[in-house]
Amino acid sequence: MINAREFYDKLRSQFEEKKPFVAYRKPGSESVKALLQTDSEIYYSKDLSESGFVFAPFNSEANSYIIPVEKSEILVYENIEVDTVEVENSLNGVDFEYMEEDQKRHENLVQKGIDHIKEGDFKKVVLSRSEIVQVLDPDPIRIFKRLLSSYSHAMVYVWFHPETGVWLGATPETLLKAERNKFKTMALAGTQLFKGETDVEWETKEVEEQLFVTDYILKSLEKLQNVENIQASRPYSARAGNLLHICTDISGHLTDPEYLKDLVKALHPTPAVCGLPKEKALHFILENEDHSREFYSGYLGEINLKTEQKRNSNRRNQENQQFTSILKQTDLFVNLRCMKLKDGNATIFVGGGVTKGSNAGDEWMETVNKSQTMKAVLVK
Ligand SMILES: C=C(O[C@H]1C=CC=C(C(=O)O)[C@@H]1O)C(=O)O
Repeated sequence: MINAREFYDKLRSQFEEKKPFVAYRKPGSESVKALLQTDSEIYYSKDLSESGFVFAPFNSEANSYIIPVEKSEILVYENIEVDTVEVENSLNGVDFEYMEEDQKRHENLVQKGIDHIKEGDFKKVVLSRSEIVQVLDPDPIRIFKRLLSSYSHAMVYVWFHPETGVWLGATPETLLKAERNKFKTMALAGTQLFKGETDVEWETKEVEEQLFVTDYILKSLEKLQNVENIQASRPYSARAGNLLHICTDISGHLTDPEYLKDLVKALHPTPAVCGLPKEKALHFILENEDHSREFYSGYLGEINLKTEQKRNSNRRNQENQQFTSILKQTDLFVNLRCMKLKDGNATIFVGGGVTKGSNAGDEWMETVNKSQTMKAVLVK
């Protein structure tokens, strides 16, 4: 078994050799996994039939990168020890004066979105901005460790590829979890600050914004011929660091696990990151946001990763016998609460859903609050 020191040393030498790698901990897990690519080739995921860790941009037409399992050394650091750090809600250190221009620009963008919604062009659009922060200690491995100690319920990752640079994040949103023919996804939207309670009231604007996402996902799944037994939970409040969101868990069955790519195509991008109707909202985003989203609001995670599963036999006369079956697992997350590191700076990406009930000032504050997820691990 590999220990912490060996694990992080291996990541560091991989980074120094400029070879692709990813290290991540899935929500609630106690182990950190890494895929270290053994060669320097560039691999793309063409149809999600490959096996490995995929890193896909917001723009579905652009290249998705993959670190293939068969070209990787796989490390698992079990029972990780982290000093749990409570992330504070405080906005200490946020320089509002310096951000005045950013604020105006974002509020104008949101107001334009609201105006288009009122004119009937679309019902919802998710509008984002990027913010560049100077980083005192730009070491990706140390920042990754701080993310691990701060966000135990998120998918925490550090990704490096010579073609994309370094990305880090702690995302609360599952895009797709699939095993055999079963799958799960979620509709996550609506935001308020977490103040110690998950049992909170939600404004109509947030409820509606999240309902759009749930309805869209359910309708998209119903349209797919190879999906059956679709079920949705009641909406509940889910914590993500210093924030709360409304979440509906959605599950279903695929008639054949091979249809995974159709499922991802139907889901990405959901109205949690794009809008409704999808094409019109996407057009507005591409025309009006003043930055490229790159991998923010794309997706990342394990695709068709083979895992061993031990199950006890049920036969009475073979009580202690275990079956080992090989399972193919897919665990994809939407790339939110993330940043790109380059030349000692971090570019943080944040956005929020805009509907007819939105207020530009509130939307700005929401992005300020969301940016704290990454800032909290940069300032220490
Ligand atoms: C687009 C983002 O969040 C999405 C996920 C949860 C809540 C959201 C919201 O309240 O707007 C967004 O839909 C982001 O964090 O940049």
